[in-house]
Amino acid sequence: MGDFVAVTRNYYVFNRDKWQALHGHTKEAEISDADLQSVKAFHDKISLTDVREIYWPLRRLVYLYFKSFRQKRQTLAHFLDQRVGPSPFIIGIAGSVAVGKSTTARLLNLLLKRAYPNLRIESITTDGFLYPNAELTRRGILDRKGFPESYDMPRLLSMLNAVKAGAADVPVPMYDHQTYDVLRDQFIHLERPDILIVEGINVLQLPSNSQIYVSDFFDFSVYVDADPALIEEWYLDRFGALLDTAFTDPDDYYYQYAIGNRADAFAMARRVWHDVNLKNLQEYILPTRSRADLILHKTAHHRIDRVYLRKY
Ligand SMILES: Nc1ncnc2c1ncn2[C@@H]1O[C@H](COP(=O)(O)OP(=O)(O)O)[C@@H](O)[C@H]1O
Ligand SMILES: CC(C)(COP(=O)(O)O)[C@@H](O)C(=O)NCCC(=O)O
Repeated sequence: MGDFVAVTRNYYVFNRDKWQALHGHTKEAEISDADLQSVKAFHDKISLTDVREIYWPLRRLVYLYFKSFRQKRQTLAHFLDQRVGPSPFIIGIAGSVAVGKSTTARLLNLLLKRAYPNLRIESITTDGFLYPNAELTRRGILDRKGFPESYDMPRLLSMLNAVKAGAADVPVPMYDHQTYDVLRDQFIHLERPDILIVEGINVLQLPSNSQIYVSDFFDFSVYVDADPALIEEWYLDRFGALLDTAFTDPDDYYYQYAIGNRADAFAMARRVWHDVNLKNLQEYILPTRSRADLILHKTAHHRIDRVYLRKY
């Protein structure tokens, strides 16, 4: 916690009460009970209180920043005295494996879509840019999955470049947790989004051999933060859920664990957490926290208890 206190000098710090007061004045008109029900159905464990108290102000902040981003593009066009092409507002979401990045990304995506149906809002994850398991094995780094060297960073950067430049159809590779590998033939096709959410453990990292960083493409970034002991619990919960869905499918990566001894499977997952994901968090992910525009700090049961907003 020590270094975090120092970092807060660059951030406004909010408890829930202070943060939720920043929702603006239009929330009743924008979100109905039916919308909230659909958020709940979409992920049955998300607390609706969090949606109201944390995500409404967040959505408003993102929208205000998005508007000023658009204004800046117009200013550029005015200065150049010529049209400038469309370019998306890109939001990065960083944090540990299993801290809840995808859930945060999906919720923000849904709330933005509900509030601004005329905007094209899309989401991707960087795990599609992991090298396939065969390649990780060839390089002898299968047990380093998630570490900086396990990602094809040049490919990720060139994809972001194309999207930011307004390219018409940008294919983005996908990762599948159930097979534990990159999908060979499936891609998300980005069609000139107005807002793009990019989620991944590595989005705020600065690889030493690169002149350009992933974060150079971001107009706003979020770090999802929590005590590593809690994240381990969430990792193990998710592992349990993956086991529960693996029983019927021998192609599932978790099948062998699902049909074997459950206690042994959990002992293996605990080892992977400790030797791989916790190590990655401490060495490569946590050091990027102080680069985020916004930090969502979670406590038990995924409850967000504090929000940090960058001052400058
Ligand atoms: N706000 C939330 N409320 C309840 N459960 C959550 C929430 N966010 C994440 N989870 C659960 O925590 C686990 C990890 O979340 P996930 O979004 O998959 O993490 P990440 O994308 O960071 O790896 C999952 O089992 C997910 O269901
Ligand atoms: C693919 C990942 C690097 C990405 O993590 P995510 O943020 O999607 O949970 C991670 O889920 C992973 O597989 N880590 C390697 C060690 C493990 O099996 O958990």
